[in-house]
Amino acid sequence: MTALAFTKGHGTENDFVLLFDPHGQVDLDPGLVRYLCDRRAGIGGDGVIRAVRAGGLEAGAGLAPATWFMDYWNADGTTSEMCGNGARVFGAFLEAEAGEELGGGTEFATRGGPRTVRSLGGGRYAIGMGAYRVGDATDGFDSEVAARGLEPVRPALSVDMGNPHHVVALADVGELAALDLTEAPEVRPVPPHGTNVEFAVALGYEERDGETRGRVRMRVHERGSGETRSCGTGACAVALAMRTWAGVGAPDVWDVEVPGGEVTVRIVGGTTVLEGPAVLVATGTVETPAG
Ligand SMILES: N[C@@H](CCC[C@H](N)C(=O)O)C(=O)O
Repeated sequence: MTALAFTKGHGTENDFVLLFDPHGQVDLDPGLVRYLCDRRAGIGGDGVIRAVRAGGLEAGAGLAPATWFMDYWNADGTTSEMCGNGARVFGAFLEAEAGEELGGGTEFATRGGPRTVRSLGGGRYAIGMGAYRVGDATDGFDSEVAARGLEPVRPALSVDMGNPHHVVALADVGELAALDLTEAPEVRPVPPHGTNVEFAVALGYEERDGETRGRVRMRVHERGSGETRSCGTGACAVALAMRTWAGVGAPDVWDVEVPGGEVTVRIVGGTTVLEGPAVLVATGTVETPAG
């Protein structure tokens, strides 16, 4: 048994076990991730985030050694290119553990490429989410999704946020509530690397702070974690799909309601910015099984 220091945190209730490992000394593997994320036998979380400096990574060549890398793992022990809510919690974790000053916006590395984190004060963070790509579809759809509790099969739009997403528009909040996401939705064509599936209901537009904002409510089934209470990359994918479907004149700012709270997505040219809270809940040590 080895004692491992951890922090537990969440962003709109998308929750993570965080490990501070600047020199790359923690031997993180799928088995250890599954153990840490186990809600009965471990700590519990939708994923694990390890904060490691590029200098402590074999794959860190090409990055300045002091650059922070967000090593993100899903609860099932797979890795992902990017996690938006995780990035905000990662920012709060870097402030707490490394004394990082994030007021000016700090670049960090992910498997999906460089991203930025900026503290907005009051426990809120803005993430520069990098480039996106909305599926090539003249009628707004490029795929189909089948899910339990939803009849018939629905058209969907793929959005690449560094990690893969498929967004489905539902008619009303009743349809959203009736969904059973205990099983993964089926997506056609089958995405080669799996996907995260968002179901979204448009709730209208409002004027606030001199800008037009869209409002939308979503639920998500995440690749590697199942249904979660929020997904930051998913919220960006939903905002982009909504704007695509709404056409000319649609807002660039979307308030996205998720089961665990609310985040805001700003579409800025070919990139998005995700704003929302991050909370560090607890710290401790966990005995990890040998091997
Ligand atoms: N919850 C995250 C996304 C985490 C990764 C995802 N499950 C995947 O496999 O791509 C977010 O907030 O973006």
